Amino acid sequence: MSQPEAFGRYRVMRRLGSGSFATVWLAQDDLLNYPVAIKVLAENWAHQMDIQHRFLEEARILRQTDSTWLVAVHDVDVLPDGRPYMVMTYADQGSVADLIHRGQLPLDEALRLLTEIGQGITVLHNHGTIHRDIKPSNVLLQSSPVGQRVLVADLGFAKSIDEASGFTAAAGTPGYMSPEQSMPGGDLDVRSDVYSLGAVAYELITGRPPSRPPVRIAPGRIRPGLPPALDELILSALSVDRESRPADAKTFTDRVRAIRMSSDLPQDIPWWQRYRMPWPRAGALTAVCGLLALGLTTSLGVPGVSLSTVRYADQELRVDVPTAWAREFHTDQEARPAAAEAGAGPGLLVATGADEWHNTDVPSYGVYATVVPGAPDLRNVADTDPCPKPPEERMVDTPHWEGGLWEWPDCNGGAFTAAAVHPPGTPRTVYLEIRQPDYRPDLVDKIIAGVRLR
Ligand SMILES: Nc1ncnc2c1ncn2[C@@H]1O[C@H](COP(=O)(O)OP(=O)(O)OP(=O)(O)O)[C@@H](O)[C@H]1O
Repeated sequence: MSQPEAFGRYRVMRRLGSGSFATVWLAQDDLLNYPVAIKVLAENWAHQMDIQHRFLEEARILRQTDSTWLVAVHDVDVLPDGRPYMVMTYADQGSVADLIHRGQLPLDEALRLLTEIGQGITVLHNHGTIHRDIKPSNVLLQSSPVGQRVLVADLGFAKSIDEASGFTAAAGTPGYMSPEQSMPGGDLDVRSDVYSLGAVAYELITGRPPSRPPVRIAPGRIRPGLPPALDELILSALSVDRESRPADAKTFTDRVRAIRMSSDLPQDIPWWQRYRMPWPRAGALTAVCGLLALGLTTSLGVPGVSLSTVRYADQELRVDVPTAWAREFHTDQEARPAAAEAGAGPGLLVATGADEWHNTDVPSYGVYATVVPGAPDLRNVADTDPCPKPPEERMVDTPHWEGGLWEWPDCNGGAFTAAAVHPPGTPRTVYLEIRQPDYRPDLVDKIIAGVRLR
């Protein structure tokens, strides 16, 4: 296909690739000065109503879900010759398939990617949609201020959960699709996507997709030294009997996250040796040197993000903070009213802007931590509505920390987390607030794992 000059106001730069139904182009939005990816339905399909309907349905689902973990659709239109096109976020770092082909991924990175893919599929399941074609080439990567972000793409086979429980034509990609998907008329539910998540997990960890079902070779036999819980989780997701799989993407993802946070995860090549992070921004390191000179502790590298350890002697508290956020700090920052009422003293704030901390309408990224007596429930410590929309709740249950956290993945253009965690059996709680430019639950988990109370 020859390269067109433009689609509407979008100037075409080059072809990104073609799939069975469409071609995707990199284009420039000259008005907003931003690159976009434009997917155009192929000419031979453009006049088939069912294919056109599916194409628009994909665009609608992506528009309605509007999630950090899914490719976003900004617009749709029709070319003069009748071919519809959708304008999407440009994923500038290729796909997870490309990444796997480059060589074995460090385990921590494989699990980080898996968690983010699981988050994307969870958003779809919550929306009432089954993806039906999860595979590494349909998971794209985009650079973000905190590293690399996963964008689940290609919902060309997606189906609403209600429709999928009736008659469904066979669809998916062999090697990744569940046994029930290969049976025409098979009655599907979200557990088909759980099977595909298991297949993607298998490939992320071993470098190769699983055999056809039933899968009998555990990933640990190909890559020795994996935590047994990871082998069990992946094999259970790949069960032929869907009753034996995790119930949905969220259950699967929560288990991956718990395994990633457990202290016995073998450490292999740190991923920061393979990928350069776009930070630190100018000024951040100077600020950290300032902190060190004031008696706070050393900085260290942690896979994925450069973290600095900051100690608050008054509260015998140590927190790891992304170095790029360590521009300003306070050791006397007032807790929010709910935490203060629960007995929190002044806390430690390390952030890009201390004055803006309590106003989530104004960007400021960093970590706030303070100690609260006893082991109060999160409800008694955190404010219920620092951000619009209700929070997503998740439990923390690791050898070092127990408790819960509330997350607002989309809080006025950033993400906000409030957590109340305490060491098992210890009546002292750490109340934390984390504000990020992009929602990265793996970073939240790292920060919590790095907290120490003396
Ligand atoms: N938003 C995007 N940003 C960057 N590249 C993209 C984007 N969307 C798709 N691509 C790339 O364009 C190519 C075609 O994508 P498309 O989704 O049409 O098909 P596919 O997934 O390769 O194949 P099929 O639809 O047959 O499974 C792929 O190489 C894909 O990685």
